Amino acid sequence: MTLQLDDLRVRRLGECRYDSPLSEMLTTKQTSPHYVAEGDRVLLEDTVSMLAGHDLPPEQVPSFEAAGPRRKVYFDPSSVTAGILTCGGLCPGLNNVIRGLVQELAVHYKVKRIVGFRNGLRGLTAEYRDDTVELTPEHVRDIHNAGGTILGSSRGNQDPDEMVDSLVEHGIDVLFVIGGDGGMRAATCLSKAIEARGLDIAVLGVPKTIDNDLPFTDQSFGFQSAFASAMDFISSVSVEAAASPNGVGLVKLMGRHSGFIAAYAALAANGADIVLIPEIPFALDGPDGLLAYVEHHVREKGFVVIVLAEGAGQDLLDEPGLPGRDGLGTDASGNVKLGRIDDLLKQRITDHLTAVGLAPTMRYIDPSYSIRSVVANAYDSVYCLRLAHAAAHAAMAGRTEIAVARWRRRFVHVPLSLMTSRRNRVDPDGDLWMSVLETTCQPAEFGVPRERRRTPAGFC
Ligand SMILES: Nc1ncnc2c1ncn2[C@@H]1O[C@H](COP(=O)(O)OP(=O)(O)OP(=O)(O)O)[C@@H](O)[C@H]1O
Ligand SMILES: O=P(O)(O)OC[C@H]1O[C@](O)(CO)[C@@H](O)[C@@H]1O
Ligand SMILES: [Mg+2]
Repeated sequence: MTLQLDDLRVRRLGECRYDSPLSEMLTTKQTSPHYVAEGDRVLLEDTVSMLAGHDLPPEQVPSFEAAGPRRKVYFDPSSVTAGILTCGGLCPGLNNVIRGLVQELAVHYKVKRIVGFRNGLRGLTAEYRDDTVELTPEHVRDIHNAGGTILGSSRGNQDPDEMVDSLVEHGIDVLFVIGGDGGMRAATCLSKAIEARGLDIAVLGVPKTIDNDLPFTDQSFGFQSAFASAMDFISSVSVEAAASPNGVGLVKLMGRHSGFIAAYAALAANGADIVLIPEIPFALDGPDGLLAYVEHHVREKGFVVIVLAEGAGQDLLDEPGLPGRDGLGTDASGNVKLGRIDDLLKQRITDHLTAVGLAPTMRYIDPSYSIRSVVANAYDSVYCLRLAHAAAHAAMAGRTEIAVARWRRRFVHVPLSLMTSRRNRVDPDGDLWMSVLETTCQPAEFGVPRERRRTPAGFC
């Protein structure tokens, strides 16, 4: 799919007629290497060859609307009621985003009221809509010192019209949905239902996921804190494996469809011998298969350290006699439940090494929930705060059906339709995976039959 400038256009509720409380700060601002002025745009692509490929004048090249404060805003700030909710799996930095939103909206825009809906979209159902939290700067002052989310989160589908009724009942003018791909789809659904009823409510997404699988965002917030935490578990397992006879260290990390956490944590720990991710199929058996490589490694080095993303090798579970991934069903939000590739690997590696006289000492850790419940690190704290600022500005300027994101280090507005149009995945031909191969020295593939080979990745 080739993107055109029109695909990147942002929906607005209407003309901005009110002076922004930040307008004075903006009077002399111009685009610079560190600032994108109102009206200027941020390029989608960043290589000479990609730009040349368009053969278009600069103003027609695909580009995003820059985020940031506007001199004029759409809503009269003093009459605005804002709503905030967090949905999906936990992620470091959720509280930081909530805090940033509340502070920006209350202190600078002096909005009338900020309502927190509890437990994700469930908080917008008729049953739970009155169980809200009044969010004030005092209330959120210290929340960034804790992981999780003070608002709670949930999975599960809700009726869009029922949710719009809740927004109307609370007099919400702008709603911030802090969520992953599902949350962004839900926000889209809500926007459409709001538009169908002719209501003047802005819906803004703040993309969140430790899987880093949302597109058009350099890295999602909390991802860095999560993989930094995962790094410690890889280091622990490496120490254990190295000190054990025929040690096999195995760390299973989250990553349903995208192996970013596994790849980054392995690079950060710089001690993994094998990284297995959903994007790259692998074979267990045969001279080029994973088991032969593990055996070779244990013979040569005495131990082996494997970092495994939970979504890796799911097709191996379809083999006869194994549990199979089909039939495991979905979670409440419709996400397919994964098969236990970690169990299969533990069993097959143990059987194989035992059969060749290298009975292993298995050191296995699954730190999944530990790494996503940590407090945001310093980098993510800043990132969350700046995303929150961008989201507050966008909402007050009447932007709707968009997410705020950092793209090539600039903050931009991304239409929700794009945010949900594809999944961000590790590109097997990209430089991240090349770094993983350079660091681990593992082969590019573990003997994968032709019919299971990966398909080449493409950019948007
Ligand atoms: N297509 C959709 N339409 C409407 N709502 C959706 C859709 N997909 C997901 N949702 C809702 O969005 C909420 C969050 O979705 P989900 O549980 O998949 O987490 P997520 O936002 O993808 O976060 P993460 O991937 O980080 O766990 C859920 O309440 C879910 O029902
Ligand atoms: O157990 P839960 O809360 O459903 O979350 C698990 C999933 O959430 C994520 O962290 C984000 O979608 C996935 O990596 C993981 O599969
Ligand atoms: Mg998701």
